[in-house]
Amino acid sequence: MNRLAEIFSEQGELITHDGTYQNELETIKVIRVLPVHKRQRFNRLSTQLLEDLEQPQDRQKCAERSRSLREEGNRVYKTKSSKNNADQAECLLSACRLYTQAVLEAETAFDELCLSFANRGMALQDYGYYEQAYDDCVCALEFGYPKKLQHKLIMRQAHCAWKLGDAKKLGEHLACLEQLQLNPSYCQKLEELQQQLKMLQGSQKAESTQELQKLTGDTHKISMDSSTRGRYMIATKRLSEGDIIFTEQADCFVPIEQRLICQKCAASLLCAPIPCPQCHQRVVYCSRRCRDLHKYIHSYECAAYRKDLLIMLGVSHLAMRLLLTYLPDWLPQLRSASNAQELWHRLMQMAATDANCSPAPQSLQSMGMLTHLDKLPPAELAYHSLCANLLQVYLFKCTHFYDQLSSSGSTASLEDWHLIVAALILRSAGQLLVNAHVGNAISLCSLPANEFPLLQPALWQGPHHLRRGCLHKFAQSTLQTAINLPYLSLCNHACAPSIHTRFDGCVVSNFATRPIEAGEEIYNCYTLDYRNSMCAQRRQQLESIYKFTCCCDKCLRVQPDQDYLKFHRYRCERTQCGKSFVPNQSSLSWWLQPDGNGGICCSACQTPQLTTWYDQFLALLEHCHESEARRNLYKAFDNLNNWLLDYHSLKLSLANELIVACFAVKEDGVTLDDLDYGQLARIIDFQLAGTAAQYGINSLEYMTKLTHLFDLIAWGKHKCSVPQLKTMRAALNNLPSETKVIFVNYYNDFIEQLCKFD
Ligand SMILES: C[S@@+](CC[C@H](N)C(=O)[O-])C[C@H]1O[C@@H](n2cnc3c(N)ncnc32)[C@H](O)[C@@H]1O
Repeated sequence: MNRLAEIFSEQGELITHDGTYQNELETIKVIRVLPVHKRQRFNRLSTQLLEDLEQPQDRQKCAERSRSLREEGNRVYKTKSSKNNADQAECLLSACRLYTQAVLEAETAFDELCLSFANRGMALQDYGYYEQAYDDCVCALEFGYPKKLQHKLIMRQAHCAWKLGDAKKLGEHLACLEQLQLNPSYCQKLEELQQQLKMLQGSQKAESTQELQKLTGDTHKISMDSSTRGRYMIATKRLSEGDIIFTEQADCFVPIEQRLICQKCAASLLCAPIPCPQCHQRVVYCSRRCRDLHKYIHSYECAAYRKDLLIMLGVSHLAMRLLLTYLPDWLPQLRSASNAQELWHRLMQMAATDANCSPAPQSLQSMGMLTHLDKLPPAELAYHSLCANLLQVYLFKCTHFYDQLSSSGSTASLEDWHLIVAALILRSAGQLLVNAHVGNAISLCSLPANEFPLLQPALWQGPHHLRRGCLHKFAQSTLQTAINLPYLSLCNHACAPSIHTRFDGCVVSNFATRPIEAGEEIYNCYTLDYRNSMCAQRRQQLESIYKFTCCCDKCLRVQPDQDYLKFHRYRCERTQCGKSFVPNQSSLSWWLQPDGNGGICCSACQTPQLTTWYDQFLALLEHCHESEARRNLYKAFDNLNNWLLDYHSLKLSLANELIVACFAVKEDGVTLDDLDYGQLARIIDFQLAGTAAQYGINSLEYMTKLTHLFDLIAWGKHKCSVPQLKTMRAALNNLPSETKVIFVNYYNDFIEQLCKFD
């Protein structure tokens, strides 16, 4: 990162902006029309940086690391025959995990890569992940699996095809095997599968055609205001709380902080990640299908991943992805433009037509998104321009992206295209600064970045079926994607939003958070909402990033912070006072500050608060493994009620620490008794009610807190009534599909039958 900052600083000194902003093309021109000596220096700096960032692969080392992991996997795999069913599942998953590491480490050592895929396919098949096992066989063949052993893989593919009920594929693989000389045991397997094929063919049903979800219904329309509010969304009929308003599937997203999620569909729970072997384990896919669908985009990003360039460039990475995705579609319409000016003019015309055609393709919706680049401070504008320029140089020097521009029949010169490519990246970056969204998902707590949740042997008893008591491991929601959703971006901001957005990978559904009348505006919230932030804090963010002053109902109230401060009320420790108070704003979260108790004072009598109750609580937490300390801890938790009012954020945070600590000591082998479980259930209930007040019961935050209660129920240590149970089951429908499967399986495996007899 320092290297990038150095280069940008030196490049920044070479260019002089006159301070006026016209558009992205003119801004980029300033860089590209420097006097010759400056221009040469400027370009050398970009080229040098791209060369310096190259990280060569040591194929031999990759092969050694991969082989050793695969051999370890083989050792583990072989022990399965001596195990009972449960241990066998654990052993298979351990092997899958090791083979996965071997697949990742192999990189371009293809001899090793194909063997690791083949072995992982075998373990995945035994475990019951047939789709992934099938894909692994194809990958092994693709990367050069030895010809004389290929019949093994074809047999495995046939087996998986049978398990997946795919008669067509099964038939093809069997036809291929019938041509080969097989040993008796393989001949027998072949006969068995031939029988299965006959049965499968007999029972084939007509394939159901999947209905595509409607992007927009008749719930709303887009209106336009000539003021700074611009376009906005209004309801066209009365909507009830929970009604779906619209769904949108993003064409473009990028993983945040280079998370290893599927680059095509944003699936985050992978059991058989398929990496790109070229870019140092930076990019993975959940399936071959996703890998193939993303091949075109990745062909232009691969070298940048290999150099670790993209992680340095923040929003410009997503901006480049928009360019890579959309520019090829626009080329036919740009053919007649003979210079940069004409190209830009044509592109801006296309962006403007979007407003009149509904619904426009996502490419044009994206082109038409609002930007505030004209209002950016000069240093920020210069930074984004340099990022755009660097990516343009990268695309030209390190990829074949420009081939399609020259072969498109365009009469514009190469220099014109340099300008346009950089200007489009700058434009998208500017748009994304005010329009990009961040997608979240439930994730496994404290898992290293290169590990995969579905491959943790201690957690699973079968594919997508957790072991009893393991759901709380998913008590975490994480930001996963920076995602472009141009339709959702048409919603203006209010601090109490009327929509709730649910991310399911790159499919995003928006629901009414409360009843919305016909004709009422539908609002999103760009910041933390009014319950989770101070008005001044939001205002500052909205003014600096989004360039407007919020005048929503919540901000215009006499006491705009009343809902947030509800989570920060104390009772004064001085007996003579005993009043409830909210401390000074700067010390609202004093316990998170590095100097610890920087001191809060009662705002009524100015008495400094000793907060010994807090220190006592933390001291007891340290001894949570001792039964006596836990009893005192529950009392100390109740004692907090004297000083922390309502759903105080500190009390909610301490509730969480207590719950997490008790679950951790149980995992370490400490026996909790009925009193422990009773107290824990009570504290979890408090936490759930507080989380519902802060974030709502449809939030992922709420779902993650529910995991602890589900585990108590699954252990038979807590019972709840049938209506409560029904509510919890219904809440699972709010989950993204990949976690919903896991939570619903858990509910069916461990909870439903326990509570039937209530
Ligand atoms: C994500 S866009 C929303 C759609 C935008 N109105 C448009 O025409 O494309 C965000 C921008 O809309 C404007 N905006 C959003 N909410 C607003 C509000 N409550 N009051 C005034 N302007 C708002 C601001 O210019 C903000 O930067």
